[in-house]
Amino acid sequence: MANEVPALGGLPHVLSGKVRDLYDAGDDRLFFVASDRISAFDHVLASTIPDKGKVLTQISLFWFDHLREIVPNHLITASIDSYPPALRAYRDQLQGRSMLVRRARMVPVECVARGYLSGSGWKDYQRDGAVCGIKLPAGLRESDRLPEPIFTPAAKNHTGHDENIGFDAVVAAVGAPLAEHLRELTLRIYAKASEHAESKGLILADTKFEFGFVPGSDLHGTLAAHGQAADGDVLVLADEVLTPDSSRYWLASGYAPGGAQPSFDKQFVRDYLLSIRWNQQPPAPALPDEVVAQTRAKYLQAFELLTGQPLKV
Ligand SMILES: CCOC(=O)Cn1cc(-c2ncnc(N)c2C#N)cn1
Repeated sequence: MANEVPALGGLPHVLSGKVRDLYDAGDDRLFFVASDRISAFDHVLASTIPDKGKVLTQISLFWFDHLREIVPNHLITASIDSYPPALRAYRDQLQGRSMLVRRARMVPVECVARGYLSGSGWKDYQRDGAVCGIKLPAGLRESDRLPEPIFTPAAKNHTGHDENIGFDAVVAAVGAPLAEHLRELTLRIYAKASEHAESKGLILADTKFEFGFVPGSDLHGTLAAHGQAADGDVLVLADEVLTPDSSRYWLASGYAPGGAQPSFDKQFVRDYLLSIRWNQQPPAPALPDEVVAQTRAKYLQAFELLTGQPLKV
């Protein structure tokens, strides 16, 4: 079937997620554009949130830099002047919400770290007293902080919810050495990120990372120490990183375990959708201007809290 999403500046469209569009930039490079689309209850809504794509892109760029001593990443550049010339004609459309990245051989596992019991982790705990085969103490409440952060991988499911899997399934998929490296690296990144978030008054309850391998020579030789594969490829952090779309952020001042916590960024949207008793079937409804404005303000606030800077819009 012909690709419905047009090419961008001659770059063929590769795929689209709920929020981001991915293009082939040639020479083993990919190009991400983050839209202002917002999803809730697994549906992309009819309304967009102005500047949301810029916030998410800039948060990923902030974390790529903040984590650079721990893990290399797939970023080439987010500067339009360094993009392929044909893209520069789209400066206004791309400014602040796009990035050129290295094409990686992606690891087929969603690497999730959880410091708190929420979402599918809470559901699995209620059923099994464990998450991804990791036994947890009895009597934990929803949103309780875990005794220590845990690695709770998921199988990539491009249509619906990712399925939580055990560590043995990761070993089966990628082998024990890489599985252990992914677990250690995921938890190390989570520890550094959650410490930073807490210093800014935010709880990073959980987050999902995606990793991939790029040729070692592509990374200016600066990273031989990190996850070097036998064939010289280097493991890099890819996809979006520690954004409100890939993570659960809660306001520490309002934290109250024993139930679901308000989502830092999407609570206004969720409350509105619950208030109109939407049956969560398409077409997803539009949002009132006030909810759009409040949600935009939350994204700008998230960026400012995490980075200490106001977003340049
Ligand atoms: C558009 C929304 O979906 C995704 O981004 C998921 N995805 C990532 C890749 C990928 N593939 C090769 N190299 C990379 N550097 C990446 C990255 N990031 C493919 N799908």
